[in-house]
Amino acid sequence: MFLYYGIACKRKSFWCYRLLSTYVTKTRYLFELKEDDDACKKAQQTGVFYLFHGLAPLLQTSEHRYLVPRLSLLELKRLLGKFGQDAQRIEDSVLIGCSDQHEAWFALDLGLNISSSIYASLPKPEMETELKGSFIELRKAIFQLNSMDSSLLFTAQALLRWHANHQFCSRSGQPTKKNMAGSKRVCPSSKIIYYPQMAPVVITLVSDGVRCLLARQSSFPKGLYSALAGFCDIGESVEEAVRREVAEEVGLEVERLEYSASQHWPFPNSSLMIACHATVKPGQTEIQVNLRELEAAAWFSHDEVATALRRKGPYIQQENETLPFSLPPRLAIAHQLIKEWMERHACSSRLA
Ligand SMILES: NC(=O)C1=CN([C@@H]2O[C@H](COP(=O)(O)OP(=O)(O)OC[C@H]3O[C@@H](n4cnc5c(N)ncnc54)[C@H](O)[C@@H]3O)[C@@H](O)[C@H]2O)C=CC1
Ligand SMILES: [Mg+2]
Repeated sequence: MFLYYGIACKRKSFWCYRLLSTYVTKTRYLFELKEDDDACKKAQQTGVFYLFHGLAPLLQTSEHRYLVPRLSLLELKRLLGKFGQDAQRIEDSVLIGCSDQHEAWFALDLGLNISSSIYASLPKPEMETELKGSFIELRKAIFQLNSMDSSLLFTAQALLRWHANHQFCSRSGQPTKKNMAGSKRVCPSSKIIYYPQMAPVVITLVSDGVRCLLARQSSFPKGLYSALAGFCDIGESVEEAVRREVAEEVGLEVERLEYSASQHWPFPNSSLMIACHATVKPGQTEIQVNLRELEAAAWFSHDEVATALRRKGPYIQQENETLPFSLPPRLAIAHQLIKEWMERHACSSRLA
């Protein structure tokens, strides 16, 4: 679908209207809302609001799935009025996206106790009754959300958390001020501009050509194994981070590295997960687990992984079970990496 965008561009000696896609007009619109406080405030008039309480999103249950209710500006004003709060509080909301028709989406947390804020946290049980829903921890809700809703709520939670934790300037100690969209905070005293941050993390599925290497940390749910992950050090490239993390965690050297995909991951803080496949040097497959980082690591065959992928829900150890392990949920990029490795393996077996 294409729309005419209201900006003329100069081509050769005459002005012409370029045909821009819906996607391009949408990104330009969001850019304008981030840059222009008045435009953003105007967008709130026709926008919708996702509510949070203490970083937990408001959800409604419908047949084993969660629905994510949204409020119009009018509904939100009514709600705030009911709880004796000023509509001014809406300015604490952050922009998290918009529809193809330019309906702006905002998120607002009414349950944060922030020392620099003049607003008190609203009572959770009363709000839940009023809104006919519950504020549920995102980690607990992810399996019952569709991928679009979870991605939007991940973004919203990450942005709301960043604002809650960056209320003061680290140079002047003065309160910082959020712009209308919430894409930055500025210190009126030092003039420093703070932008939301996320930490780059490499996640690597190491293979020896036949098997893949999976590991677990003691903090993982019982029996869960995943690909190797680690935060990038300052000054490192992705390639260097992958090489170091694999060496650090399992004592192996990788040589072939291939980028697969990336994902924003909000737990415990915002990370940009950069997923790669890597192969160990031929003949060097002996694992030396770094027990300060991992509880266990092992090589798994194609058949073992296929069995674990077929299992529905979390693995529960059963008698006579020879493969006591489970894999990360579909939503996690680790799951996608493992599936991709399986598909490649199946493809190369067919060709052989
Ligand atoms: N979406 C997915 O599929 C997966 C996501 N992950 C995520 O990857 C992240 C990193 O994995 P780990 O093995 O825990 O990393 P890691 O192997 O780098 O070890 C964590 C340690 O790194 C240090 N560290 C360095 N920079 C840090 C930073 N910016 N924030 C926090 N700690 C930092 C801390 O000492 C921390 O204890 C985790 O937060 C985890 O949630 C992990 C596996 C799968
Ligand atoms: Mg790690």
